[in-house]
Amino acid sequence: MRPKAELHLHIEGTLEPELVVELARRNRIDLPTFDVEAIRARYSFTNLQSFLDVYYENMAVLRTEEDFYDLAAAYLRRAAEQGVRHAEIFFDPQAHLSRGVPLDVVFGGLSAALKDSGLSAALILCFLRDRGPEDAEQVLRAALPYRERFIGVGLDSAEVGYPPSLFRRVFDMAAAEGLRRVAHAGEEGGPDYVWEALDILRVERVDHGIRAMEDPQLVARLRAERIPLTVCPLSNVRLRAVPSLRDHILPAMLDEGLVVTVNSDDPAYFGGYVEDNYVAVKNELGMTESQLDRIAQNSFEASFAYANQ
Ligand SMILES: Nc1ncnc2[nH]cnc12
Ligand SMILES: [Zn+2]
Repeated sequence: MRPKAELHLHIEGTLEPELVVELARRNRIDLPTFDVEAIRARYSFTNLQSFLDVYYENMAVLRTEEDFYDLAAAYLRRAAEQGVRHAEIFFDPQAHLSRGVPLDVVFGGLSAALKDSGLSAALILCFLRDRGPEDAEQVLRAALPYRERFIGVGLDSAEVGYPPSLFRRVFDMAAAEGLRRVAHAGEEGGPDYVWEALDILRVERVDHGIRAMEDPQLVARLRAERIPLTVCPLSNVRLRAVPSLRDHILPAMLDEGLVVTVNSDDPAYFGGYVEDNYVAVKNELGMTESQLDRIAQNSFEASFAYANQ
């Protein structure tokens, strides 16, 4: 199995149904069902929002530092089995703060799991774009006392209707703190969202970015500046951003000379961890070993914090 870095992974998206049930029991939280297969049976999505509804609902079981620790430790174990040598991990603090879970609990559990794993890994704090820019600024200010525990900021959640330009000020604040910058763009939103992420948020990587391929000038810019794109093939199929894996534009992105990487996004929901994504694009898209080697090499080059140990 090829060594690789994973650069687009939401830790809350690694919450497997088995862990949902375990944490609900531990925290005495009532669930509509405690049947793991019944929970998994709900994971059939029609678009990004239909997934986000379930994703936020399941997070109700994450309450204590131990819960966040167990979540991240389970991901890091599986990632190591999938050939991951370095992971840059998104987390969504607003989704926890709004349920009354303090930042200290979230950072405490996640950072301890990363440290204890012995793997090369770092955290990226994501703003939920559908909560708006003021909320994002408030959470960044609240997170600054933990500045040493995260390497950058990102932008995720419902894309269409929440363009990157809304978040100019908070990304400027992040840049002034020396934080790295990424944003989801061009997943459901069009190429204009990717332009704004580059020009206004000054992002250093684009998460997804598949719709950038609709705009040749944008493709030329991404190629010229070697801006990496963190593509998530199984996610795109499950959220119906593409009709099927056989229709995925990944090989064309690579042929265009873009710095593409392959990642899992929310593996507990989309039917595969990162190596499963590599295997799926090999089987369904006929990608060659040398193309996959290129993608794996890109993943290390595109990382912010990989320390070749
Ligand atoms: N694929 C995705 N797009 C936007 N927000 C997300 N949050 C978790 N996964 C996401
Ligand atoms: Zn994502």
